[in-house]
Amino acid sequence: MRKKIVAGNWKMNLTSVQSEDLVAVLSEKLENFNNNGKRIIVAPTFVNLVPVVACDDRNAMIEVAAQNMHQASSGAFTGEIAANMLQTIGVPNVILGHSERRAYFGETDALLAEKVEVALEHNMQVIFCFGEELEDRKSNKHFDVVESQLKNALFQLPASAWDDIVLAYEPVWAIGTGETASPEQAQEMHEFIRKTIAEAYSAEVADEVSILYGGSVKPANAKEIFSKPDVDGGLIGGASLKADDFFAIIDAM
Ligand SMILES: O=C[C@H](O)COP(=O)(O)O
Repeated sequence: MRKKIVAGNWKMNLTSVQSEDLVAVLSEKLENFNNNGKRIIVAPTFVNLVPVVACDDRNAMIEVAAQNMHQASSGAFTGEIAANMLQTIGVPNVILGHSERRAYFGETDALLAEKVEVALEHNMQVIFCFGEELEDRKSNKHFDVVESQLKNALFQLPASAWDDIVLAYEPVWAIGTGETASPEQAQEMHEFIRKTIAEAYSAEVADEVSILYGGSVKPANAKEIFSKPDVDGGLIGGASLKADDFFAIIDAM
């Protein structure tokens, strides 16, 4: 059965001390919390992965993800990090395809297809982000855009690879804007994503994949969004930087 997941993408925020403090407070809150098998993931910046993994060793309830990785295994790629480097410091998950990587660092579907394959070859789990821009939605192209993002970056994978893929639908117009997709808009798109995967693979594959929603999820709107049948959790940006808010969102699921 597919898992419920709440993941916090810390983006380029928090110093090492702040990262450790946040994990410590979260761990304390989670200590007596019955999480019913939900996965809780945090994604610090590269330099804060090691201290957060060390905190995580003390509290197995919180998993760690990187926010990106390079597709090559080593070489002259100044400023980049390879999958085996993440794996050897105990980071089993990686976020790929975030809209900020696509918009500011020119990441294309073709590049992402490569990164996904490399991450899977290193036995990492991928949280794959995608979603339409405001213009796409206004011109009623949002389903086409999402379908092509999935097709171009993921549909080359064999069905067995989907055990290690988590999807995060993030409409770009809802990221960090305070404007969120309505629960109905989220459900409509998640249902479409599942149908698209079922057509490309099988109903079993589609049914097993966790599909997270991301874009201005807050304690106040989380419960309603998570109540939708095809929404399996959230990828949280701003609200994951505050222990109380992130915990409230975990609790809302
Ligand atoms: O990765 C997370 C998303 O970009 C959502 O960010 P946000 O919750 O700040 O809108």
